[in-house]
Amino acid sequence: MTTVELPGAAAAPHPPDEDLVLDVRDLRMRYGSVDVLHGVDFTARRGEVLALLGPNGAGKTTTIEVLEGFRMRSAGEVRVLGVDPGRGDERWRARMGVVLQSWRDHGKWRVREVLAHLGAYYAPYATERVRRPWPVDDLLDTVGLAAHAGKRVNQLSGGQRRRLDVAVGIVGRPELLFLDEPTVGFDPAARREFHDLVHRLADLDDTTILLTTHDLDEAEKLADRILILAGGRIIADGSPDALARRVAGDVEIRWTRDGQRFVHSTADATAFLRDLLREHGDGVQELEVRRASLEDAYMALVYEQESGVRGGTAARVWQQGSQG
Ligand SMILES: Nc1ncnc2c1ncn2[C@@H]1O[C@H](COP(=O)(O)OP(=O)(O)OP(=O)(O)O)[C@@H](O)[C@H]1O
Repeated sequence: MTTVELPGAAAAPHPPDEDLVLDVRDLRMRYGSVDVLHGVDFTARRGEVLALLGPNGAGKTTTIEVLEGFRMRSAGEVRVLGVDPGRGDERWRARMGVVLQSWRDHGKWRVREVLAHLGAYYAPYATERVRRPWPVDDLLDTVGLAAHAGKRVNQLSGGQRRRLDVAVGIVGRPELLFLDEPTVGFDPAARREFHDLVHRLADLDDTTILLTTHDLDEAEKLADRILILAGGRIIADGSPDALARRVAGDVEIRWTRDGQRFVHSTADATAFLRDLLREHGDGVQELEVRRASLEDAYMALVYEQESGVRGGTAARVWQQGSQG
């Protein structure tokens, strides 16, 4: 059967895209007479982890506050879980979780009480697909606070306090989670546990996560996509790998053979290594493969934006950096 388009027939409206969790177009923000955001564009889909990076004062917190509905934008189209955040109701808000840089309430409450109390708020918003809230004992285990459940909040260490912040952010089993510098004050073990938790939320619960961090190593470990905000716009949007490739396409390979050192640059490391190992096998020692890191890419792209110099400067900055 062939489909015939009738002249004048109205096109069927597109069904809302359930997987499009964040849709930000030409977002602008002005404080007094100062423009902070000049037209920010990006999207995020269900289950994606995005890291929003940028220099101090670039507007990361402002962007997140607009998306959370805590701050009204000056202009632009924004949809968060299909809703304009300026008009979001309680049901919409219950589908989001927020971990702010810091909050100081509830100092005299006990950890378990805080989570039970805040969790109860989400119970009316449970759906068939999402059971709300997260049972307190499970949640305490998940964030590593089971041993501190009976402590008052003001008796927690800085890192334990941050774990509680994270627990408060996810107690409602959010579909979308905002994390503003989530791991400040974490020790290395707590940081790793937190990274596991983020992966678990994204992979098993399909939670979409937007986080800000100044820790590029963390961004690289956690994010499917990196957004770099500088000069009031998103100047880069892609996987950590893709961004690194953007500033330096070639990979540097080093090895030794019979005590002699070799260095080779290539765009196709896999093919080169296959040939090298086929030819010299066990003779190849001390093999190292180095690509520009996310940090190299970040420094180069932000430098390019701030200096206004374009066209390959980013790659040169990386090459200079990598010679050290
Ligand atoms: N309420 C406000 N009134 C006026 N200016 C503001 C206000 N909030 C933020 N700003 C300014 O807007 C700019 C962006 O601030 P924002 O906090 O969004 O940046 P950020 O990228 O989160 O920075 P950081 O990495 O330092 O946390 C800064 O220049 C800041 O001084």
